[in-house]
Amino acid sequence: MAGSAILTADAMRAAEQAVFDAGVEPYALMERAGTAAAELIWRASCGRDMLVLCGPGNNGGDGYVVARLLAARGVPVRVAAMGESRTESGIQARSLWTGSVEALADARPASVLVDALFGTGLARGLDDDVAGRLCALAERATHIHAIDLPSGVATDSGALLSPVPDYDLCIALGAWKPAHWLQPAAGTVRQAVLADIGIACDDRVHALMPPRLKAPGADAHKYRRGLVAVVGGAMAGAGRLASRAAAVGGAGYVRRLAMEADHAGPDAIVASVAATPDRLAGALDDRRIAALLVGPGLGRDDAARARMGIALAARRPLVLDADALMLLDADAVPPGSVLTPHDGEFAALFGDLPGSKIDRALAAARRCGSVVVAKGADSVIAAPDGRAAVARGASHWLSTAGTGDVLAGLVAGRLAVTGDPFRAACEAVWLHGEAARLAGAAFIADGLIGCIAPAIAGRL
Ligand SMILES: NC(=O)C1=CN([C@@H]2O[C@H](COP(=O)(O)OP(=O)(O)OC[C@H]3O[C@@H](n4cnc5c(N)ncnc54)[C@H](O)[C@@H]3O)[C@@H](O)[C@H]2O)[C@@H](O)CC1
Ligand SMILES: Nc1ncnc2c1ncn2[C@@H]1O[C@H](COP(=O)(O)OP(=O)(O)O)[C@@H](O)[C@H]1O
Ligand SMILES: [K+]
Repeated sequence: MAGSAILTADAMRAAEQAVFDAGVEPYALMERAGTAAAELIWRASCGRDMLVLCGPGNNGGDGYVVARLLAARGVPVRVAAMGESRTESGIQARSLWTGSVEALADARPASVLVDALFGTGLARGLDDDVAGRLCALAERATHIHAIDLPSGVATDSGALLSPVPDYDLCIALGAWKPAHWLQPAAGTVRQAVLADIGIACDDRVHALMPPRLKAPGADAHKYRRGLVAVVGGAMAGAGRLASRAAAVGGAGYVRRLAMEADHAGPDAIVASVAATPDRLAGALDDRRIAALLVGPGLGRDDAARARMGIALAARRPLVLDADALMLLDADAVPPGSVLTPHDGEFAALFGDLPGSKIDRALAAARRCGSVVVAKGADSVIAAPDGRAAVARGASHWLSTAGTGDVLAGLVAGRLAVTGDPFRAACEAVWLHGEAARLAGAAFIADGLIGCIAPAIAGRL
């Protein structure tokens, strides 16, 4: 996972301190950061006239380095500052900038705007006049770049603390921060790029990377590839979507245990009626079941509760979604399961937890000893051992009914194949996002399933 670590502001400061302790001068690190950022901005802005906004801290220091290096390449650069530099490295960077420094309030617009006002040191929202000036200058620019972070976003939670313009490029320095991945901050940036400045990072929390998948081997047969059972309920369509996703997602065999007979395909999925508790318990008494999905279309009445109880008692590897998450108590989740809540289901199950979405997902995973996939426009996959992967950039066309059932089926399919809940959830979330990308615009959940196979093919 090299290069994909996501660090909070405190963790970033500790990682930087380790570099200083190893003998690197603080200003040398700022030069590295500024050099990396200048190179990326140079490539993106083709020598157009540029205004660099510099804040009072080290983010502003990076801005002075960028301005100096790009001016040396012949770019017409101006600098506007928000007061004096207050850090040693920032003061040094400013002293090496030989051009003039305008006051932010008087700064004239330019084609390229570089925001080096605040980074990980932002303590509160920008004052109204500063935020207003930033947004007004951004409106007049054709290219808007953020050094490390858009000024005004909370590094650790991704909240917007003051009005934030839309950026074309954000250059993350040294490591990703949660705000690069979590909404709403992630939504203010069209492209985020990581600049390596030689910082070693703990990557227990990391960006979700494309998985490496394997085609079935010569010794594969349907049960060895994995048997998925899907407990159907009152709304049969949800179970059908999940079953199809599990099948194309890699399971060798999918069995759908429906409440009543229906002959909706595909024929490759074995549908049987298991409406009574005895029939369901009997169908689930099969050690070959490598993943058991409960929740999509289950219902929330007594019958649904009874079916869920039978599924839990089967002691097979569980994927719990939708209604199952509304019926269950967090303390009753069998450890080792995978849970796929959206925000509402998450709140119903775990209450109002503090911290960022990453913190909340990790706390929930720890509490129930299971992998938790906290879904949304950003999705966090958290494991009870403290690992978490964060996905961003999924198509917003996914906000349509049934795509969660598809994800739950995919998780079950990958769990049957891999036997590893965290890995299965990561693979499923990535494939789901990739299938949505391939599906393009205006798809519905049925069409999304058709794009899972090409998404898999791209990772073999
Ligand atoms: N530590 C280092 O040597 C390095 C840091 N780097 C850069 O340094 C940044 C972090 O630097 P800092 O910790 O100095 O933090 P910032 O530059 O983000 O800002 C901190 C300063 O702004 C003040 N401040 C915070 N919120 C404010 C607000 N809303 N209005 C007015 N003032 C406010 C703080 O009191 C502090 O003086 C990173 O984002 C990155 O850009 C890079 O240069 C790499 C090396
Ligand atoms: N705006 C969005 N951008 C990207 N992905 C989204 C967005 N809204 C929802 N999703 C994804 O779509 C799926 C919706 O799941 P869910 O809310 O359970 O829907 P349903 O219950 O109708 O199947 C989740 O995987 C979620 O991460
Ligand atoms: K910034």
